[in-house]
Amino acid sequence: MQQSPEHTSAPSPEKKREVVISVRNLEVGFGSKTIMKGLNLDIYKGEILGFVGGSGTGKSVLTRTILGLVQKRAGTIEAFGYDIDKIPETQHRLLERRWGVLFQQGALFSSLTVKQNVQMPMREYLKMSDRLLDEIAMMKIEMAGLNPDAADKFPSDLSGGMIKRAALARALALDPEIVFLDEPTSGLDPIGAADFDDLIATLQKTLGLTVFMVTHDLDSLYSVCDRIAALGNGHILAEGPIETMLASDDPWIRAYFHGKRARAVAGEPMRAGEEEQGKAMQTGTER
Ligand SMILES: Nc1ncnc2c1ncn2[C@@H]1O[C@H](COP(=O)(O)OP(=O)(O)OP(=O)(O)O)[C@@H](O)[C@H]1O
Repeated sequence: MQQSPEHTSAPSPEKKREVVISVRNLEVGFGSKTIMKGLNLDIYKGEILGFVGGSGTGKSVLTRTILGLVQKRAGTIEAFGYDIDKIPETQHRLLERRWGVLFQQGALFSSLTVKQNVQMPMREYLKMSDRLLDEIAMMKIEMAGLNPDAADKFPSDLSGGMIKRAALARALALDPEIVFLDEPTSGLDPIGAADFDDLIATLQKTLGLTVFMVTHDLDSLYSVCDRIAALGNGHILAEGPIETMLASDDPWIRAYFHGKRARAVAGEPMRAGEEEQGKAMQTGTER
């Protein structure tokens, strides 16, 4: 199924904004399974874009495809104006320095301390003295809201919230322009999740960061996201500010934003049968 014209990610002329990542007609699949087809998405400079979709629809796969970790079957991906398929490996390495990633569960190296984890990308991409590596790592650890004494702890000694912050410190290691966060508040209690949202919003404002955040957390979507894009049936069902989501007629989006666990908002209540219809659409597309 192709996207309708209003979901083609083309910014209207009156609000032309700098695009950091541009995805066009993307097709990704594994074996006989197609995960996405004809997917278009732009991520604008300085925004926090929340990315939602039912379990297994392909949110992580899209993130990993943008990062070059999953091969696409068709389509183009531009990062910072460069078609990632048309640049040499050396330039791709330079692009990789311009983004940071927080994977689901943090993906920290268990045998390394927090400080050593944060230093990993710096050691890989930059040449600097151990003293400078230490200073910068401590700065990132602090920026991520951790106490300095967390630096010498191992991941197994950290709480879930601390692991997320340590992973964020590592994502910030190379002073990225954009960070990809895969479910950053999952597993955190509501207070920890709200604190993490505040941290993301502060970093966006103070560093001018662009944030792409895969999330199931409605509170994050309401409180920190400038725009939201919803994935379903292999393409973007709708994108825009929260008001666009609340006004959408798409069954999955209605089930998500107006369903039982949705916030009490001034939106239309669910119509009979819609919740079941939305649930039925939760899984990814199989072609
Ligand atoms: N390497 C792979 N090989 C085969 N199938 C894969 C691979 N990676 C992901 N998939 C499949 O792609 C689909 C999308 O997975 P993905 O992890 O992107 O979903 P998601 O939307 O992030 O889900 P969740 O919200 O549960 O994390 C799933 O059916 C998954 O099994």
